[in-house]
Amino acid sequence: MAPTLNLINKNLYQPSLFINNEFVPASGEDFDVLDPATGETWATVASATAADAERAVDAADAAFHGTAWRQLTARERARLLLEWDRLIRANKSDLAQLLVFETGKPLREAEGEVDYALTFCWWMAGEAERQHGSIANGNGPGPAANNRFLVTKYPIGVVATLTPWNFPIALFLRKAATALAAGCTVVNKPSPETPLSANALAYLAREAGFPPGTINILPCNEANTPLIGTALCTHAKVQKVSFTGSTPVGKKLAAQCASSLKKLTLELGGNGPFIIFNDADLDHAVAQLMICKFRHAGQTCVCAQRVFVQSDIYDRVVELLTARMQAELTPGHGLDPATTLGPLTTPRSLDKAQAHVSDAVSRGATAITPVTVNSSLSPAGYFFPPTLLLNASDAMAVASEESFAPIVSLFRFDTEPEVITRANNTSMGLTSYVFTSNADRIWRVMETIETGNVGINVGLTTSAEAPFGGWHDSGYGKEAGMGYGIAEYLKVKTATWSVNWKAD
Ligand SMILES: O=CCCC(=O)O
Repeated sequence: MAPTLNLINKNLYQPSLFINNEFVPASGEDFDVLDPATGETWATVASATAADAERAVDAADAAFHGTAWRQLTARERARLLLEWDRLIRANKSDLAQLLVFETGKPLREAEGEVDYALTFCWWMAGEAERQHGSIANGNGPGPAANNRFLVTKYPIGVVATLTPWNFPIALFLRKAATALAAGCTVVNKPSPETPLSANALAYLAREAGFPPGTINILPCNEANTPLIGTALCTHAKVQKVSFTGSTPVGKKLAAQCASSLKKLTLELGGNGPFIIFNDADLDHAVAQLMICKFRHAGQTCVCAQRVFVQSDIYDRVVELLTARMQAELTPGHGLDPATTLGPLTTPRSLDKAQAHVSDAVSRGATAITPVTVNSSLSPAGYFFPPTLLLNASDAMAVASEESFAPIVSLFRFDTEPEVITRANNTSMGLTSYVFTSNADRIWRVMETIETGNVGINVGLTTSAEAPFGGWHDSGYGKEAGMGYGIAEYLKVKTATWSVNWKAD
């Protein structure tokens, strides 16, 4: 029998819109949310329309200009974030359960996502108080020497956050906690696959004491998604958009934001090279590859996509990887404690994964599946068998597009200059990984690889304390880190003051 949702705190299940601190009906039709492990409906949610987006922006704008929010000091905003953090922590098992039903990921990973998400609340509470401006002397000749420059920072205003289905809690908090720390207000549009976890967080935000209008959530179905995206990206009252998702959608949103010159942060796709040199600790490299590749069944933007292995260790890496996959991967429903690999979140991901394997095999790769998917699992679930593609080559689709699936594509290389050229032969530039014990090589690779993030002998790099963001077609702007993430939500004013030095 398919598992059913069983929350301890029933208030966390809120299948409507959240505007002005109220759960309110939507103007659009209801839509079903499916459990990716069974394909069955587990929730029905009201869909927002563009008219609802208007209401949410009005609420966020009124809150931004209203005294209840504006008169709070940075320390008071930090206290609210810490209270939100406390409540999320107290409701962690329920939130993790919602994530399992929304995304399909195993419960342990879902709990890990909530823990990861909380680091953003905590970190941004600290960041809130440390956004100081500066005072500088004029050094120029003549009157400029009399000048003093006062640089002050202000929250940018209403922020629209458009969040993806792969980490619905972590990436919502990475954006919202930062915006709120800066003093902005938020309108969030979650993905159609994952509307409930955002509403659960909004419920807890109200409990934490955030004033009405500071956080607003617009769950919506697939059909209304582009309409709401457009409504938010073209709205005169929205000052900033932060989006995590695909590069094609990111480019469309950037074009929509252009007419009103909105500030934009884009965390887009990747095509992560994962390079294993022959002097690396191979057991460690393969253990890290397992984490990097099979976290959420390969559905992360920071996933290893092209695994480059030096030719003389290729067979050994395949052997180690096969053994680990057999020992560590158990596909199943996320609520089953034995499960370590969930299904894909959407049926279209399943089609893409199959197309990638077929394309690679037709171009000479060998596909092996060391772990089979238990036939007792629901055939309607979106399970894809973890697959190794041996002898992958640069002409295959897996060399140029993210698979977003548990497919490990193993490419051979011979020399360092060759692998760097091949790793950089992509329009993407999100995250790369290098495994070697040679310190000089670490510097050379770190400085020449064209990605915004580099993992050095580690397969998981994202964290609240480090700035994260891509280069090239992987987007622009940074999230998290000291000063970097919050700067995206602040506007800077420079006052120039000419001091008259002649005393009376
Ligand atoms: O999928 C993109 C983000 C994943 C992460 O923050 O680790």
